[in-house]
Amino acid sequence: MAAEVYYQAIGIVQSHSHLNNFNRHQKHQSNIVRLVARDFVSCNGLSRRSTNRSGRRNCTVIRSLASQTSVVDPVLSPSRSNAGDSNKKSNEAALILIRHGESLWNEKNLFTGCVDVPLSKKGIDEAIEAGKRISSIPVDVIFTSALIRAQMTAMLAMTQHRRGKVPIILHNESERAKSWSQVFSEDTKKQSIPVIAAWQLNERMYGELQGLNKQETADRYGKEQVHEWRRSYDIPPPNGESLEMCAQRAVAYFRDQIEPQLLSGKNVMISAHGNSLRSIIMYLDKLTSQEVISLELSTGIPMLYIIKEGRFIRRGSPIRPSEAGVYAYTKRLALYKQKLDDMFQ
Ligand SMILES: O=C(O)[C@@H](CO)OP(=O)(O)O
Repeated sequence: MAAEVYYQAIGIVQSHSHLNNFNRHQKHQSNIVRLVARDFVSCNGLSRRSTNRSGRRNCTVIRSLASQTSVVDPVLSPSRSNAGDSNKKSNEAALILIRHGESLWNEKNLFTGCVDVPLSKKGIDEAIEAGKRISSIPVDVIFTSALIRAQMTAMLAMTQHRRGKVPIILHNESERAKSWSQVFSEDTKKQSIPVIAAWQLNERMYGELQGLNKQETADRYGKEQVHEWRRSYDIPPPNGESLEMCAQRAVAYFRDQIEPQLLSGKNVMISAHGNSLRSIIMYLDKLTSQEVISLELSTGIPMLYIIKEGRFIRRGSPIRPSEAGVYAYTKRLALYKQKLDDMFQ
């Protein structure tokens, strides 16, 4: 089975044995069973507004000035972060990986790499659809590449999230940017999701192929040569990055900045690119340099991992927001969805 198909197919697997185990060991057994049963017959609204409380303005300003933060920056202070719905002591977390929706250059079949091209109309629709699929999965912090197609995808997807928190891009590139983007309400911060943009998650740099048509390049240099440039692990395109080189920065960033968030119980979404995500998946799934050759990621398809006791467990791609199996993976996922269902019934 092609890797792409395999990665999507495993998301559909409804794990009854998993659910049974889960039910045996949880206190909220009857609630969970009810939740699952209800999920089979209902598909609740996908986007709801959250309530936003105001008040206590004076105290808030003083606390914010003292804390000197913009939105909560979990990278700087993961253990003190209060931005999300996470229980700080948890050793479980969810990780959503999403390759950006189709870009205007994907549509034209051009090598894109680090050229900063926006989404096509189809890509916008894909991002919204992806958002629906993950609309009941908790997200405490979002990492995107520095490229607009990944950022558009993350933002469009989050418009569909049932929790209704507002994703806010952190600007820490200069003291002024940091200071000018401060938020002076603790309540507002709690209703926000920090979005961290990192160049290390960018698409691999495609060198002198950037802007060339993929088909014409194959006609000119031969199919095998172009396939080697596009999918081999360690052969770079002319003056560009191989997957191995891309992995050196993307996986290092994941290990240094993202993994600590997950291990502290934060639920993370990463919106990035075909090759930066292939390198991260290679790391998570311990794929060999041979196995990664056949790993293809579709645009706009979210993939779910669960982090449990320091281990990454691939859970495929949620198909619908109400897909019961997804919420049986961990107690936290089930309770989170139940809370949303209760809030919006
Ligand atoms: O053009 C690119 O930047 C990438 C991803 O779209 O192409 P490829 O599929 O060759 O890795």
